[in-house]
Amino acid sequence: MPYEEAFMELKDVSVTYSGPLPGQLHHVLHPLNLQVNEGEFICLLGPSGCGKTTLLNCIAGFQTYEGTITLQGQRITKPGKERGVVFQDYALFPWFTVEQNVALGPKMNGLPKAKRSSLTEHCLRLVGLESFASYYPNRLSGGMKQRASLARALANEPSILLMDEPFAALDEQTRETMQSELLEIKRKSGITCIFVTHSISEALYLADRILVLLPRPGRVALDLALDLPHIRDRNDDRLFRYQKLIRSVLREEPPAHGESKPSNQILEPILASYP
Ligand SMILES: Nc1ncnc2c1ncn2[C@@H]1O[C@H](COP(=O)(O)OP(=O)(O)OP(=O)(O)O)[C@@H](O)[C@H]1O
Repeated sequence: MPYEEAFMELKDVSVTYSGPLPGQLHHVLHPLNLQVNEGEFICLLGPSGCGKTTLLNCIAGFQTYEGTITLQGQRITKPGKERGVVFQDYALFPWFTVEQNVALGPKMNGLPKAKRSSLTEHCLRLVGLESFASYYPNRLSGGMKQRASLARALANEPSILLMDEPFAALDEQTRETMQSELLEIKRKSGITCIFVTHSISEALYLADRILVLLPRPGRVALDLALDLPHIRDRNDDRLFRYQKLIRSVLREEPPAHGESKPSNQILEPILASYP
């Protein structure tokens, strides 16, 4: 379908809840404007309560919001199969096997059986679970459950993957393995990803672009395009410099060089000022 706008565009998106007192409003998301390019890997990073999940849920269609969000020119008002969602707690159906969990979306979308089977097989192979297709979720490790959950999201052939702290419950080593595998899946499929995390190092390993959110009200304090190769060395010095910059934004310190707000244009001199 041809479309002229950005791949995804958020215009004046805000979320407000009523506070405990009459007339009191709680601005969870301050009006936010954002363009997402096709194939981009964006991490939403920030402290607890800054609105990361709320923003992701708006894009997923789970949350009502003010403003407009469009994906490939289509306005988002409810969940849709073109947006695959991966949750921290896997959300697998325990009474279905891995294969049945993955095949569920294609089945509900009315795909014929043969196409469904080949798609399910392809997605299981992509996440390395082809030998575990007949297992029930209770026989899988946390990492395997998250792989199954990822395969289930991919089986709907989405144009964007929305992930809410998918690896937060995993041990450090499994988490690093999953991060590398996710990048490999991303490389093979070219899919656009929006990934919520609390972890600066996770964001720096995965993202092409990091949006640092701050709370009260939830807002984007830094929109940082990373000038790093796709395959990253976790010990690369440049990661540490980005890390220092992000930490200073999270501490709400005034940025170096007297700039009121860091932007991509002025990041190079700012980064250079971090030893
Ligand atoms: N249904 C609701 N009613 C009122 N306030 C809500 C509701 N849902 C979320 N909030 C508030 O919105 C704010 C943002 O919550 P959100 O879960 O999006 O933050 P988060 O950055 O994802 O946090 P975490 O990292 O802890 O998951 C919080 O202050 C939360 O209390």
